[in-house]
Amino acid sequence: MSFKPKVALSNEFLLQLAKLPAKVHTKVMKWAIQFQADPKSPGINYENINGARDPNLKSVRLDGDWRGIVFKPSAGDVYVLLYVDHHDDAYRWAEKRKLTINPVTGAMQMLTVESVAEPGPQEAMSANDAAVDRAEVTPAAAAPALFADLDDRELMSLGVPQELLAFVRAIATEDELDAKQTQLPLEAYEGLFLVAAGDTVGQVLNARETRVDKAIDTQDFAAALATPESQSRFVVVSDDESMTAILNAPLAQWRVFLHPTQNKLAVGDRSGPVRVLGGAGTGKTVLAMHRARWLAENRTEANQKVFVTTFTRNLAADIEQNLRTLCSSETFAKLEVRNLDAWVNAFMRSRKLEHRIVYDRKRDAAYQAWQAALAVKDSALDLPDSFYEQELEQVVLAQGITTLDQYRTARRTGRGVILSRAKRDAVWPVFEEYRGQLASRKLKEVDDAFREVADVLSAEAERERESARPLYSAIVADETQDLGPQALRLLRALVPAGPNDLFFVGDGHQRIYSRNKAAMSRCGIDIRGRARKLYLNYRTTDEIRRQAVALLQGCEIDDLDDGHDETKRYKSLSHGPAPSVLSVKGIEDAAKHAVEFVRDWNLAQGEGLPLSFCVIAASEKSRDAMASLIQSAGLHCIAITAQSNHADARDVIHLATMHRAKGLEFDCVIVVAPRSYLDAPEETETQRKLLYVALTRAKRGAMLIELD
Ligand SMILES: Nc1ncnc2c1ncn2[C@@H]1O[C@H](COP(=O)(O)OP(=O)(O)OP(=O)(O)O)[C@@H](O)[C@H]1O
Repeated sequence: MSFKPKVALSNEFLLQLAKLPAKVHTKVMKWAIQFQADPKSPGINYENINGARDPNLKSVRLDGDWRGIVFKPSAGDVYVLLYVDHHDDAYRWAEKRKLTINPVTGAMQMLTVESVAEPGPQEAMSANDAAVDRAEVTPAAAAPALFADLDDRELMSLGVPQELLAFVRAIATEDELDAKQTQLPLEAYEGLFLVAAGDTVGQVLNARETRVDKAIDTQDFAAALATPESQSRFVVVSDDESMTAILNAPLAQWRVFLHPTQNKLAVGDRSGPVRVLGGAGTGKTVLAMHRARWLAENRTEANQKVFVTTFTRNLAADIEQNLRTLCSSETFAKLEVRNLDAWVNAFMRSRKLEHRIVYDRKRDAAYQAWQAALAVKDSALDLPDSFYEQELEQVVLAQGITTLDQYRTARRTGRGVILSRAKRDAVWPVFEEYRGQLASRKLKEVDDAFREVADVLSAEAERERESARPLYSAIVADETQDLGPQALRLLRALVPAGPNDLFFVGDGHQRIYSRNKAAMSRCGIDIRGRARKLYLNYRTTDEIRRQAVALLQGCEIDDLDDGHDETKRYKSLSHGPAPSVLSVKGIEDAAKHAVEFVRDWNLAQGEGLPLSFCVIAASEKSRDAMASLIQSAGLHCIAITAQSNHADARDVIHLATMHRAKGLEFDCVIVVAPRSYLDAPEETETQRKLLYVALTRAKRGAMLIELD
């Protein structure tokens, strides 16, 4: 019997491919497709590379002086396309590379030779020997090293390649670790910074759901390719169709190479609701999309769907668009992507519930209803109108309180003013009146709509128990931090409790609709044992990430449940200049600096791919003022509004409000905010979160302008 050889591509090969001139790109793609079909074809001449550290790396001629670098181990039928470049550059690249298998995790890892110590005694050790007296094999351990308490086997279990043990042992500070990040495999860097932040190796491995007790064959590259760590950088391609799809979108790495934690959470069964936290840019949306695809492909019957939801319409539209490219049409047909408000509106229409939903109490009929309600307030209490509005949102609507009795015993944590029973009795008529006024106008507050729809669904489920298959097999929710308690209760009511029922991703640092703070456990959602976190920011440089995180110092950040979240375990994979922070007197000055920033970045970019820019402002008014000033300086501007979709055009300056910029990304952003946004943290939590969201939209460069 003959088996087809295993052919894989590396993420670096695809990044290189994207840089090739168009004509060469097409030829290399054609060649790669043929290569995938038959890597043993006599037409492919594998040449040895003189001076290569790894004898398994070969060069192949692609076109003219373009060369491919292929990993072709002597044992096993494995071929990995690693790199493509001009002859000399490709050879130089290959001379410095080495592919090995981590003897503890079994992952295939690429090393750069500069980081690898000269072959020493430890390279000859077996994994089980690795824990022997370290002082004998790694003299560097004598230094006051950051990881002195870890033995070799522990370091390797975190992902450190055996060849880099001495390199890692020499690290004395977290800054040094960060400086060496690019020379370490992603899982090794992540594992090490988690330990430096205070986690034990056991905690890191548990959170990764990684077992390190299996015997590893360090020559079995076919088996090594199957680990989630290997799959974060190599993809096995088994047919022309998937090869063509990958080659056609070489920069859409998120579709193919998942972080090992994204990978583990995206596939496989979970016994109940899962909650995944992660700072901005850690790949939560990417994970949510891959999870939705897996659920649709594997756990969804023909007449069911996976409901993929989020808070805003624009984000739902972006997710839908991306899922269309990620999934086959058959799988896509099993997905329903919609923001929750739109879903509730459609549900109410389908059930002939004719109320309209109030989104803005300051307008039209809802305004009249609220004013009529305030007219019945007890003036003896001397409470301002703003108190009633906040009490309505944060207590009455959030908790779904519909009677005075419920209100008397309601939790009012964090509300500041203490209300005695007598005062609660005196306050309540305002809320009762408001609901009555809304009802007479056929209106409903959005939280009340969520609550009532949840009640309808629960009653239906009770009646139809066992007889009907639920409409949704599972729910996947993005931006969970912006879903309030009634929204979460509704999602809970939409699918029966059970395996794979609910999958939430979110980030408390990005809650910009503050009325929607919710604790999952108090909404019937039990995530115990299924709470996970993503730590690596794929979007933003570490310099911008640090600046954004610094803005939140002193703010209380929750974990979407009853606990706290933190930013100590959060790093970026790329680096660049630190963002500039300036303070200016007026919007004209702000626009002048913005124009200079754009020109400087464009100048530095030169002939490279044009950069995308976005000016992110606190309000529509300042967005439009910036637009007209920048436009008059000769740069073409386009506002991204609530109605308009985000276009990826690169020859214009985009402008958006902070709320609208949520979920988007650009090469560079210029954030313009009133100085008051940076007043005392305890008074500016929402504003600082808006700044955090805005700054973390940047991939490469950022400027923060404080406006007097
Ligand atoms: N495994 C991956 N490989 C490569 N790129 C990735 C990966 N995961 C995510 N990304 C990229 O990182 C960026 C951020 O991803 P994503 O939007 O999913 O993060 P997020 O955590 O939802 O961010 P935010 O909370 O800021 O909206 C995107 O450009 C995405 O394509």
